Amino acid sequence: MSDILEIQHLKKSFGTQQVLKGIDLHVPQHSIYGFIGQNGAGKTTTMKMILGLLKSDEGSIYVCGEKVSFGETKTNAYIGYLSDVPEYYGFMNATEYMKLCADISHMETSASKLRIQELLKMVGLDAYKKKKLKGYSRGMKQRLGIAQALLNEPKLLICDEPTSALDPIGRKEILDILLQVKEKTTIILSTHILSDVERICDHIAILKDGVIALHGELNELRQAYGKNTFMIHFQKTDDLQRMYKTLSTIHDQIHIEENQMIIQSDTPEVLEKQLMEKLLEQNIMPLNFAWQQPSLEHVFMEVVQ
Ligand SMILES: Nc1ncnc2c1ncn2[C@@H]1O[C@H](COP(=O)(O)OP(=O)(O)OP(=O)(O)O)[C@@H](O)[C@H]1O
Repeated sequence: MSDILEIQHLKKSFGTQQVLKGIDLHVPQHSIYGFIGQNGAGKTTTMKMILGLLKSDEGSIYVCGEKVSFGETKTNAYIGYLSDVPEYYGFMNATEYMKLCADISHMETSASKLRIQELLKMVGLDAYKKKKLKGYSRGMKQRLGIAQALLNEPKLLICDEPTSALDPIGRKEILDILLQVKEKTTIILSTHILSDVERICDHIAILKDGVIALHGELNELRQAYGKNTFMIHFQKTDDLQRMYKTLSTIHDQIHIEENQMIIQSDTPEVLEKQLMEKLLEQNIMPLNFAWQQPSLEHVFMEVVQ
């Protein structure tokens, strides 16, 4: 089995608002899958249906090859879930909380004790395991959320906007932990923060107007969308200005970002030759001169606009 999660033609309306108009999704094993959409696109609605907490109008969902049924928790045995702002009993410490979760899921005591220790260490909370949870920062609460979600060794870890409430350091910590976890589980990262996706995801799907507007391997999508973009990084602003003066008479798709010039063309071979000629003519040695990998933001804007 290569797909951990398969969604087929999923539809959902709330009253007259059709949020999902028939989405299809295949999440391969051991991928970190970025599920991207603007606020209100329907990401949480999709996650709730994967967890069997919300009834779909049409379509099917399979987790590890088993069909998800609304109101049943059978397939949730394969899933760990992390919400954007996890809530805890503030009077407990991390070890007590993890033990409670292990007891609820009927884990054997000696096995759970070891696993709890391992997980708290993995998320960097070993030194704080006796501290009351009401004293935890948001980042610490999120790290504990990951440890708890991994307790039952899930095949699929669903993270619904896990970094949205965190500062840059907290975000980096969470993303680094998710990267570590990738060896053992498949991860869906539902988010609108493109830089997070760019940092850790290998596959993406963009949800837009109730359908999957784009999906696939991030590197392949970048290449497909970035074929005709060339970037020149200049040593001096003067060099950039001289080149701009020459090129702007023959190209209209030139963007300037600090000392960089980004040029798009429908005829890349011609552009490449022209650029080399002009640089030589002007006697300019650039710092860098290359076909550009477009950012995910670039891909996203092309799809969304
Ligand atoms: N129970 C509900 N009743 C009515 N409308 C709902 C319900 N749940 C969600 N919606 C609507 O469905 C749309 C999608 O909501 P959802 O929470 O799935 O979006 P999202 O992509 O997760 O957004 P965000 O990034 O803001 O969390 C929104 O317009 C929301 O108002």
